[in-house]
Amino acid sequence: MSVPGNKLLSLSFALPEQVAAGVTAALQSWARDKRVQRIWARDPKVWTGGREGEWLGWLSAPRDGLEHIKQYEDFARDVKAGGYTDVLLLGMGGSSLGPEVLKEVFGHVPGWPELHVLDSTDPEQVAEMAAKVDLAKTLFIVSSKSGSTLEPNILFAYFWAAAEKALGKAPGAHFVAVTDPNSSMEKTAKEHGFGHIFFGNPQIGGRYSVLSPFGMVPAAAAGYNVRGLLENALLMAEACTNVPPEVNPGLELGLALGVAATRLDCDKVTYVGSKKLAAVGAWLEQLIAESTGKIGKGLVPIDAEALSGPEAYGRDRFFVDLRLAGEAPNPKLKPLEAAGFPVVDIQLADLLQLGQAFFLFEFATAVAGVELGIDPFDQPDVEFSKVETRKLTTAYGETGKLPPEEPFAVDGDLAFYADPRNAEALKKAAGGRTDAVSLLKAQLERVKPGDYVGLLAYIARTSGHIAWAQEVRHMLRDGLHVATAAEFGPRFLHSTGQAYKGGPNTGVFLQVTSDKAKDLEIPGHPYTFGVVQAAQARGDFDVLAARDRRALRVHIRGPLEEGLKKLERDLKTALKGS
Ligand SMILES: O=P(O)(O)OC[C@H]1O[C@H](O)[C@H](O)[C@@H](O)[C@@H]1O
Repeated sequence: MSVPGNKLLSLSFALPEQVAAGVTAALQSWARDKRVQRIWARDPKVWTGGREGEWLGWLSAPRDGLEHIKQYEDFARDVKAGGYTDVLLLGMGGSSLGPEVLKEVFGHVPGWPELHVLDSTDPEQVAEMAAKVDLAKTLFIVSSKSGSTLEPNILFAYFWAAAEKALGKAPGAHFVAVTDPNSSMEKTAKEHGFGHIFFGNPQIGGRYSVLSPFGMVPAAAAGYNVRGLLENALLMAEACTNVPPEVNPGLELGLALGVAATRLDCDKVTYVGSKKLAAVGAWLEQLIAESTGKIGKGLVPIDAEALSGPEAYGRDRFFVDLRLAGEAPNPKLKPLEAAGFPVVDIQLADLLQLGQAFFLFEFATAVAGVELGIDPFDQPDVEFSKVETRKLTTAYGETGKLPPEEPFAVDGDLAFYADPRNAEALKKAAGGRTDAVSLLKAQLERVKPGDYVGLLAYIARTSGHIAWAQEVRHMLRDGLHVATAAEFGPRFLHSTGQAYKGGPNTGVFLQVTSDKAKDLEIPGHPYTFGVVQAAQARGDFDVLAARDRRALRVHIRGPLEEGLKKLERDLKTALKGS
């Protein structure tokens, strides 16, 4: 089933001497050990000899998808005939970030419903989405491989009730489930009479699922060209199969990433997308972080950081540019190349070649995993966070409140929390002072060259808050000369959260939480969205602390916007003094 007429995306490398030599040597050993053939033969010994062979269903996802293209085409026809104005996808991590990229890249197709993605428990963000769509004319896609993830389940409970109210009847026909066979979500969908149930392949992990029904069902509903995406993905899959190693694009990219990280500690994979392809970064970071960030090793993806001159960066950066052919490359890349940073330039001939890019990055990540010596298909630290969160929501269900906690310092509307180890270290470094500037300065002074700073904000991901987080992260990058991540909780827990906890211990974290001006009830559950989000932040912090990470939590009491402004001002002052 090859694809006549289509051509491959263009991939070019500018690698420093040491990386280029390492890649050449690695290509020879890959050829000698026939590792590419063994990947396709699903041999787990290419990696750690663990359970990797059970997680390679993504290799055949493009072909499987094309074999079942009729199911997508029939579904698309049904959706169109249903007269929906909106499609709202409820899911997390791999189940939401693939669809989100597709939405951002392909937009709203005239004559089709508009696709929206909700991957938050923030009450303001949930309420905003409920107000944005026409609930009576929305098709809801509840998307969860396992079926047991907390967020899609409570979002389902909320939107089921909202749709029932808007329609004045059981809204089952307006709901679609995408889930793995025999999951609790399948049961829920059957009990509630969902209009459609699509099954995923249990041999594909969430982060590798975009070319399976988890990406293609929402794509079909929004009127996107599913066949074109899959044909392109298949073309790339074939290019990563039986070809000499030196012309295998996925192998080359994966080796460049793996060699740079293992030999030069050049492990901050910095995504530089053109405006049209900027959203791919959020999908790529979940793929890279969850796959590689574990047992103290891994690549740390850096998304949406504006490019700067070489002087802004440490030697730990690896730049990956993705753009459409015809779009000029970012002018800041040339000086970085000249300064000896590894730079990969990927050009898509058209937007449908995004299908190729998905597969290319998947294959490359699996290859980088071999070089790093890890199992790219497990996510031990995500599970740990889920367990910690569940303990807190269970406690809430039993007692009506979250277990009490005390800040170790309070400065006006900013309250500071940490585990005893972090709190002691910070108080000591602040010379006993407990004002915000001194504590923030103490936290920032823990940052060393080669580290990264993670701003982890458990607030609504609105454009205003994104702008705030971007402002703060760039200020930190320029002041500290390290990589920065600006993430929203709980979304990142299902993505980069794995690497922050399980990857290299080079992250310095500032978690931001806030009182919620308005909370939202969840029908059928004892807790609210605000309680869930608070429990998630605490569960996240507990695991960061258990993993010996340098972490500080700032809780904003009172009005959020004012608190964010004060925090930004205090960070600025702290930076000047550090
Ligand atoms: O699709 P679900 O089973 O709901 O999982 C959603 C997400 O949950 C976890 O965080 C996994 O680590 C992710 O890889 C996954 O995409």
